[in-house]
Amino acid sequence: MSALLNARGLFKAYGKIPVLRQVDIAIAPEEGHVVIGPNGAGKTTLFKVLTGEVIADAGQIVFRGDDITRLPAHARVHRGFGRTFQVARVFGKLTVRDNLQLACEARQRRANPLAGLSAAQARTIAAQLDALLLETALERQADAIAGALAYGDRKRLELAMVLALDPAILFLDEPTAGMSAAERQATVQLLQRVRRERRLALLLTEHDMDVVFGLADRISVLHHGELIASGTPQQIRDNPRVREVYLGDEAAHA
Ligand SMILES: Nc1ncnc2c1ncn2[C@@H]1O[C@H](COP(=O)(O)OP(=O)(O)OP(=O)(O)O)[C@@H](O)[C@H]1O
Repeated sequence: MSALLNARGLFKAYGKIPVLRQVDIAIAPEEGHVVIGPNGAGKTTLFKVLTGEVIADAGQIVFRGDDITRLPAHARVHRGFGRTFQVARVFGKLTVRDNLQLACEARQRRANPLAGLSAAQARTIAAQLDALLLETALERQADAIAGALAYGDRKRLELAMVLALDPAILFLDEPTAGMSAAERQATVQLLQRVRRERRLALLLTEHDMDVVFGLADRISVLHHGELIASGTPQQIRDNPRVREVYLGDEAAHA
């Protein structure tokens, strides 16, 4: 199957210090792909380069057959990118419902951002909003102020807002950071269900090995900005170099 997203030879330096060195990564449609590596390996930088927050110094990124290497982040969102952050980005003073209303309106206004909404579009938004509340189990919190939500609920709201834009690929930067074991497990289940039902590709960074092995069809390993391995979870578990620099004995028992 041809790749949904195919990046080749990505290079990025901050000043004179290279942070990504000739990184290749390919994501198939509907694939769950996890990038792992020690702190400072370049995972977040790789995310930023792929999503367009930072433009690579060299290399090429192709999405659905189009070269998007130099497109800014918002243009990549228009083409089907969705992204969540380590610290959830929601409008803290608005209710859950109003946050989702804004996200659903943004999708409806994509073709013409300045046009008013028709009655038919308003009905579509209301239906989408209810479906998103259900999908992310936020119905009971619909009228709560987003800034007062519990941590896991806030992360689910951020996910719902990204899903409102109907992405083809979701980028999740440490989606379970700061969560309890129970919240992590619930997040993995939610992401698996959303991915299956929406036929989404996922690309995530993660430190928790239960989450990594719970969501990955393939894993890529970064070390000092270099991709040292990419393969199935079993191939990564069995890779001596990966065990040496990152997994240690942990994965053997995962
Ligand atoms: N804007 C920046 N300017 C200069 N150096 C940076 C910048 N962003 C990141 N770095 C450096 O680049 C290297 C890679 O950082 P990055 O955040 O991509 O790593 P990471 O693998 O995501 O780490 P972590 O697991 O701790 O989040 C680090 O040495 C970091 O200090």
